[in-house]
Amino acid sequence: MKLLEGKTVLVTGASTGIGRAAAIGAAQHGADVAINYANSDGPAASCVAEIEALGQRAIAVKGDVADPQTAQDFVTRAVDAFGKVDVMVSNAGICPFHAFLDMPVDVVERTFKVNLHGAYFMVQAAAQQMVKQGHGGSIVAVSSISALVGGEFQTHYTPTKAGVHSLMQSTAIALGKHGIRCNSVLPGTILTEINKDDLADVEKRTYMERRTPLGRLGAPEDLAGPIVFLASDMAAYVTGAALLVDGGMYVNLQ
Ligand SMILES: NC(=O)C1=CN([C@@H]2O[C@H](COP(=O)(O)OP(=O)(O)OC[C@H]3O[C@@H](n4cnc5c(N)ncnc54)[C@H](O)[C@@H]3O)[C@@H](O)[C@H]2O)C=CC1
Ligand SMILES: C[C@H](O)[C@@H]1OC(=O)[C@H](O)[C@@H]1O
Repeated sequence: MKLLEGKTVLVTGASTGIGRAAAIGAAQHGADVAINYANSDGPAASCVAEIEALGQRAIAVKGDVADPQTAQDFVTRAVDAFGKVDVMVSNAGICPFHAFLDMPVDVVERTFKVNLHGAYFMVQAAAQQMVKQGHGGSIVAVSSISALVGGEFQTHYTPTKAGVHSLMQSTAIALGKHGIRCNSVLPGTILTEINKDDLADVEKRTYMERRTPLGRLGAPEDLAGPIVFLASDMAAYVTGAALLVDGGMYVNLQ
């Protein structure tokens, strides 16, 4: 069964990792997909090609989510291409691991701007378009298990993920009257570019694996199903929710 037939899905930071898996997953479920990406054109072009090979339409729009204008441009380009916006997956993020006591100001500000301001303006731009269309919609934000727990080298990062989680709770209230649902996914440790260097530390990686009841770290594709579900009408009565997708890591204290 295709859960997103006829829908237009927008995904930020979608040329790699979880965003890419979400974009491909949406296309596998019948959606046309607009992807936002930040840097190199090659991975974005290959994501578009992969979606087109599935028989769906796709566009890639370059832009830094930290700039509020990027959100307006992304939505405008998607509407020009596909006529509407049904789903926004706000996924783009960075996690430059760094100790707390000597954390550079620019690293803090950049992390806040990309992860939290970026999500805020993307969600707002998508919601403005959905309200104009008048037939509701679904917003899924990629928060993190780190919204609920801390990280020694993530003091600038975990507050942004708590912020994204909180944003979905407040927008669920603000947008419910328009039939727009807002939910977050909270991934555990997923093997992507964002943590490649961090998990090169074998001791740390082994600890994270042992902490995961399902016995392995996640793959980006592990997020595709939960995101597609929350985006779809299968989740028609789900809003303001946060779905842990962590192999059980969060509940595994002892
Ligand atoms: N990998 C993990 O263990 C976890 C990741 N997450 C979150 O998942 C999201 C995706 O990350 P991953 O797929 O893991 O890593 P990733 O590095 O593969 O993906 C992040 C994407 O965001 C894009 N991006 C970064 N800054 C951007 C900007 N200013 N404008 C537009 N795009 C930008 C990157 O180019 C990249 O494609 C992030 O928000 C991250 O915080 C959450 C929990 C766990
Ligand atoms: C990038 C980290 O490995 C990853 O990001 C998160 O949000 C998770 O909690 C992991 O720490």
